[in-house]
Amino acid sequence: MAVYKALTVAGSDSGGGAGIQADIKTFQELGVFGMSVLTALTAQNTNGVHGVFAVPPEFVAQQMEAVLSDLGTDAVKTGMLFDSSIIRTVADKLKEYKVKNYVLDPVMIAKGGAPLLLEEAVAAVKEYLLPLSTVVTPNLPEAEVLTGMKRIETIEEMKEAARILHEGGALNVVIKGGHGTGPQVTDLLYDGDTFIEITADRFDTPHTHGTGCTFAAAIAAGLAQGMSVPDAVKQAKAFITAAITHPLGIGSGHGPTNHWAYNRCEK
Ligand SMILES: Nc1ncnc2c1ncn2[C@@H]1O[C@H](COP(=O)(O)OP(=O)(O)O)[C@@H](O)[C@H]1O
Ligand SMILES: Cc1ncc(COP(=O)(O)O)c(N)n1
Repeated sequence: MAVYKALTVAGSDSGGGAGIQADIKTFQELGVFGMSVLTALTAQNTNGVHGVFAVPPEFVAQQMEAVLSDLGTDAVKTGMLFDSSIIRTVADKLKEYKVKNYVLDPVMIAKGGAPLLLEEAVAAVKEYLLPLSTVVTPNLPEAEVLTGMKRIETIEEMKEAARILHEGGALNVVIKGGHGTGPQVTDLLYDGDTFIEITADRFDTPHTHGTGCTFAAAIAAGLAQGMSVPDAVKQAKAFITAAITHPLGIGSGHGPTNHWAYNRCEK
């Protein structure tokens, strides 16, 4: 039996709904062996981020070295990277180990409003990570920050943002539509040539903590198993739609999604 592996480089969410914990659960559900490099610890629950403890870049490098020099990986997903020194460290290791199948989730702000990426680090994401990425997965506010566009709401504006990020070096761009309005949520995939709209009904729920992390981890899991980018993105959309539409209802705030729904709940 072939064993496919995926590595997440991200922050820990003590509440278990986002970050490293969401990624590992997603890898496991999609049949991929999950590994993790921690960039920061957060004291976090469904009400928000109560504290952040960044890991020194030297120790981020040591973790990446340990995993990549021994186990290797079929895909890497990055999430919360916090500051520019961690970003440079991660970029150096991705290059050193010639990582293929790199999914960049440019996590900036938690749903409760806490910054998970310092402002000084935005330029480093564009300079060091975007050109290495197989797929970049910004939500609408992140796409605005990365492109400098004032407003991204319509499909035409999403297409323009995707073009800019593709020119910035990403091989494929997925602009996620979760922060939009309307009865449907459309994610737009662009490979530099063709646009594919992937749409689902918008589910009315406050329990969307960790949706972006889960979606990007699911893309990485698909790529690790040798899927094409469009197939991996479509599978990821089905995975996150199932996770959102079968909420667990735990915690008193913005609760986590249901990572076992895709495999174990009625569609
Ligand atoms: N209310 C919702 N109903 C259905 N799908 C959603 C909903 N909110 C987000 N999604 C999906 O979840 C994924 C993450 O989207 P988004 O919320 O935009 O990202 P982020 O978590 O990074 O802010 C996307 O695939 C998006 O289409
Ligand atoms: C450690 C960590 N990483 C990422 C997120 C973003 O979560 P979301 O996927 O809801 O944007 C988070 N809240 N905490």
